[in-house]
Amino acid sequence: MISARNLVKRFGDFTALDDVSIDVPEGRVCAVIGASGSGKSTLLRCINQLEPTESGEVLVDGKRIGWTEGRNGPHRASERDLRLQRADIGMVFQHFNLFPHFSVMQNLIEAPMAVRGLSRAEARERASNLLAEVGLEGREDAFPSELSGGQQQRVAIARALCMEPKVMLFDEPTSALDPELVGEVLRVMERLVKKGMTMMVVTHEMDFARDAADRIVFFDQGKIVESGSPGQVLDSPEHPRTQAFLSRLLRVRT
Ligand SMILES: Nc1ncnc2c1ncn2[C@@H]1O[C@H](COP(=O)(O)OP(=O)(O)OP(=O)(O)O)[C@@H](O)[C@H]1O
Repeated sequence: MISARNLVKRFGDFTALDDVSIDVPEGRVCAVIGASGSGKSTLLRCINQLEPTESGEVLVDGKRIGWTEGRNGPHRASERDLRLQRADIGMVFQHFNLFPHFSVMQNLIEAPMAVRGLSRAEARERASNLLAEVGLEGREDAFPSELSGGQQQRVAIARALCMEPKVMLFDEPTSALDPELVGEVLRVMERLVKKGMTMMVVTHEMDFARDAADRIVFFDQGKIVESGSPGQVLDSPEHPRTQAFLSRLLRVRT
């Protein structure tokens, strides 16, 4: 469902993604782990083309993101086409990125109305159902500043789902949260996993990665250096950089 092939991303002379290829089949969950600065966020931002890549391609549900098929072959997608393509790719950021001057309901309904063409009534109904699913019924009129971090992140997840995306990308969704609020967001994500959502999750939550992911990839200096089942990568890492990263994590925890 998500297929990134040979992605190369440079910031000036610095190579942030160095020929990265990754596939996430429909209904599967891929956890992306790695040290700070290794390129995990850049990968997600290149998948939905928030960042242009130097080379490589991304297909979501078989469609090449950032490109449109024309009569004379593929050409760069217009902003409008790109917005439509991105609507299939839900994104949840570390810092929630809600619109601060919009209520919870407005945060959810604006994009489905503008991009998917839903009527206000349709969008509100969809939003109400999703807010109930993330445990926030009754908070439609609240503003983001009136909510806890965990509640804001649950709104952000509901907002992404309101577009009925085909896949979801999560960029360290719990790392800006107080520890006691992490669980409520992970539980919402676990429910999505159970429903069969195709997901790519950048995370430092190893318990979540172990339980929810089908595959874990370990990133180091813009490359995937190890990839396998959670058991393989977390319990018997083969690459020395993965071993060092995991033993550092273990030392921090104990
Ligand atoms: N817009 C940018 N301009 C220049 N360099 C950038 C930019 N965005 C990211 N980088 C660099 O690319 C590298 C990868 O960054 P990225 O944010 O993808 O890492 P990460 O693995 O997600 O790290 P973290 O876990 O800290 O979020 C870093 O060295 C970062 O400084």
